[in-house]
Amino acid sequence: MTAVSNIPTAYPVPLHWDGEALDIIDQRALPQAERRLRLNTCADVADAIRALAIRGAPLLGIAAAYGLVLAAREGKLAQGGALLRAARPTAVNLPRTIDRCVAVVAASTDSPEATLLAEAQRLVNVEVNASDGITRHGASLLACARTIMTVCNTGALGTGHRGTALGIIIRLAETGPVTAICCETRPLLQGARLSSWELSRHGVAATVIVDSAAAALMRTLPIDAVVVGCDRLAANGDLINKIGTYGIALAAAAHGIPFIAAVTRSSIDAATPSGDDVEIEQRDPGEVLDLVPGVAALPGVTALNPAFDVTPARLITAVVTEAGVVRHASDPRTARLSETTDRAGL
Ligand SMILES: CSC[C@@H](O)[C@@H](O)C(=O)COP(=O)(O)O
Repeated sequence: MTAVSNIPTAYPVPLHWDGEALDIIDQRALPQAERRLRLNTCADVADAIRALAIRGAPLLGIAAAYGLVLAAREGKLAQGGALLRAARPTAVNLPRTIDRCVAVVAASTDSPEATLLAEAQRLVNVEVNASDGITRHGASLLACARTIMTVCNTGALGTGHRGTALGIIIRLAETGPVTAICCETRPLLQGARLSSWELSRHGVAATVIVDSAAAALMRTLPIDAVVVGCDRLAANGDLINKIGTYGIALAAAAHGIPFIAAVTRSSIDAATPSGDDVEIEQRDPGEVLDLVPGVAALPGVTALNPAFDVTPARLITAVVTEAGVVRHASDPRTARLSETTDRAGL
């Protein structure tokens, strides 16, 4: 990105407009390789989004804005918008950015390409400020927490700046030792691959667990809080996030562990009444079956591969946005947020 502020270089820059094309880190190759791709067309951007080379709700919005710059250059703005919109259905950032870009072009007297480039840059700055605000408010809310569970990847790779949930953990680690329990996040392992990579760049202790160990470890480890990101927050407060989040929220409630949602305002969707009204992306069954050689070839065996789930608002202790923290008034777990423990990591 062009205008990332003076944060430490340990934060990766997942995409950047090089003046002609979109230069990205191919997130599929991490952590083994820091491979970069140059996306020259809007179709390239849509493909990269579909394939999860670019991912994370705020970054999807930014990528879509640059994708539209390329579409405008190709003279195919409407087709480009449709292509990007269809790339992934669940994060509200994608359609929101496309709708806004179309409206901004309609209202501008400049060329569509120049207008969209300025709009993409504005969106980068919005997300930079969102990351700054969320991590500041979140680190203050969780000042007493030392062992924190998280899901998927919600760091710089998903936002372009400090991040949301992972950014809070990294910021908290600036004040004392912190251990991040990273759910591996099947089937594409964003937690095991990407969050552990980001945390190690910052020197923050990361413990990767299989997703199915989350509840069991809440019984046995001193987990102070769970912090997750968001692809869409519905009007009733339901949280739509990476598959597995709902189960972890249920387990956290059963164990009295605070469950915090870190949500950029760009992912809040007041026009959608509840989580039940959100389209959940269903991905290729091969992403599940191909992990075990031979399974896909067995007769009669298939897979379900929903990429996201809905966590009802009642399971969420607090929502952190760049504007501040909203606590669930009747959630007794809010008291635990101000408990000081003497536990330093595991
Ligand atoms: C700050 S990123 C927030 C969410 O987009 C994140 O929690 C998530 O679920 C990402 O899913 P992904 O499928 O990797 O795009």
